[in-house]
Amino acid sequence: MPDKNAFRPGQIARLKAAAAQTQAESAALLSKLMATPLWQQAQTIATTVSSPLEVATAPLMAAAQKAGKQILLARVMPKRQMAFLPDPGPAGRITSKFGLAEPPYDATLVNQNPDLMIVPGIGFSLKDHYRIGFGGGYYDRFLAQYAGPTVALVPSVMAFETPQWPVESFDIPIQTLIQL
Ligand SMILES: Nc1nc2c(c(=O)[nH]1)N(C=O)[C@@H](CNc1ccc(C(=O)N[C@@H](CCC(=O)O)C(=O)O)cc1)CN2
Ligand SMILES: Nc1ncnc2c1ncn2[C@@H]1O[C@H](COP(=O)(O)OP(=O)(O)OP(=O)(O)O)[C@@H](O)[C@H]1O
Repeated sequence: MPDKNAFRPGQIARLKAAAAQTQAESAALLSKLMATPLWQQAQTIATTVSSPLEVATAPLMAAAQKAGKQILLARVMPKRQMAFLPDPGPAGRITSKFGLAEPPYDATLVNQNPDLMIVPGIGFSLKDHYRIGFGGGYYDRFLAQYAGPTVALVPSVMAFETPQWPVESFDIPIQTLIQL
């Protein structure tokens, strides 16, 4: 099996070293996203609650709310599945065993078909739009059965000309990469 695990530790160290810069770049990435028809035409937008190493998603959620759009947040489910549920707001989220803030599960509220899916990652290839994430395979599985538009916000530390990790048969390219 190709070894993405060989790439992750060094890249996570780079993300830590660049964390302040990634946070500083978040506003410009959000502005560029908001200028796209993808954003403007989406009524429901799926994202995650970001960690300090990732592009900040709180401003994105605030902008969506202000524009009358609904934010759906990922919740990790058994068998490496994800469910997307409406954001209950900071006070309504619960922290998973992985330390991620997530909406509580409610089968009646699940929406697996948002108008726009914002996909997190730790590295993106500008040439072919492949991504690598933290390694759970959650998005690879989810995107295999999601037909809607996908976008990733790519801070400079996550941008690579070509994949510096092995691309595998199940990896699904992201349709739109937003860069500075
Ligand atoms: N902010 C944010 N939320 C997100 C993601 C993300 O990349 N960023 N995800 C993107 O996919 C999903 C969660 N991804 C995860 C990826 C890896 C592990 C993980 O490796 N957990 C264990 C090991 C688990 C195991 O191997 O059994 C660990 O931390 O040790 C957990 C969650 C959904 N939410
Ligand atoms: N569609 C799929 N069906 C079954 N298993 C899959 C699928 N996609 C990925 N996997 C498995 O998931 C594991 C993790 O995949 P990978 O290393 O690409 O994660 P990642 O994309 O970095 O993580 P994430 O998507 O959670 O951010 C791999 O061992 C892979 O075999």
